[in-house]
Amino acid sequence: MSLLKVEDAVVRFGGLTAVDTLSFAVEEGEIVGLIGPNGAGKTTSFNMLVGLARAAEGRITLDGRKVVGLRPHEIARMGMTKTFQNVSLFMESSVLDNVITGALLRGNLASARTRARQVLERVGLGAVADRPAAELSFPERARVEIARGLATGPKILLLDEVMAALTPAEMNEIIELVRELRGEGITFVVVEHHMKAVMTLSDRILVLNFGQKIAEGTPEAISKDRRVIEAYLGREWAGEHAGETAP
Ligand SMILES: Nc1ncnc2c1ncn2[C@@H]1O[C@H](COP(=O)(O)OP(=O)(O)OP(=O)(O)O)[C@@H](O)[C@H]1O
Repeated sequence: MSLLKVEDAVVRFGGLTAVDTLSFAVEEGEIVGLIGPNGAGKTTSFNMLVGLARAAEGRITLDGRKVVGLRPHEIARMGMTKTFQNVSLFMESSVLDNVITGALLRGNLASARTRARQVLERVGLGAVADRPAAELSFPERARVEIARGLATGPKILLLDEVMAALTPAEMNEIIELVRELRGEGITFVVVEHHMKAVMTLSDRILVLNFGQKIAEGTPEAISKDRRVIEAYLGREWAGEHAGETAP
């Protein structure tokens, strides 16, 4: 049984169909990339999975249990949560307090504080736990976002552009961290505009365009897929990066 299964899901905003009869599955231990042009429906798909946008049609199951209709905290308790696009930390709060907000899902304040410290140690931010989030560098902020997600105790963590403001070297460090966390039993779905990063990190890639899945496959296959090149990557990319999927 797949960890996450989405079947014919539809999300509408008035007359606009942002997610259109979308079906895919994610197996335990996978890192799956979700790519597509601006407005393709990536963030809406994530919001639908975690209960922030309502699927008007279709079925979504996590570990075989129905997700549609549940509230975000109920879905998070089942083990699926997401980070927020463009890193949305409480800047005046401490790094620790930011992560406690995630950990409170699983316990009282005292246990959440202990758990948040453990998670911060795990992502390499133990030394800055008591600093205001505003003082952190962009790569540190990306780690706090991941830590906040981890603090909820996820089986599957959806990363929404956590690498957006990073240099290639900083991205590689985050890629390394995500791979280690996968080794520790967490499954990931990753939205990222930086192609090299998402292709390096992902086992498998789903491509969205106008809310529909237009392709699915290994990074290598996706980078050569004619529909994907036309809808998203562009001919220039295909020419420059022919055969290349890693930095
Ligand atoms: N709350 C909303 N109300 C109305 N329309 C929305 C809402 N959120 C998203 N949309 C629309 O739904 C479509 C999908 O948007 P979404 O943000 O999911 O795309 P995306 O692939 O994440 O884009 P980006 O790469 O720019 O983040 C777009 O046409 C967008 O304008």
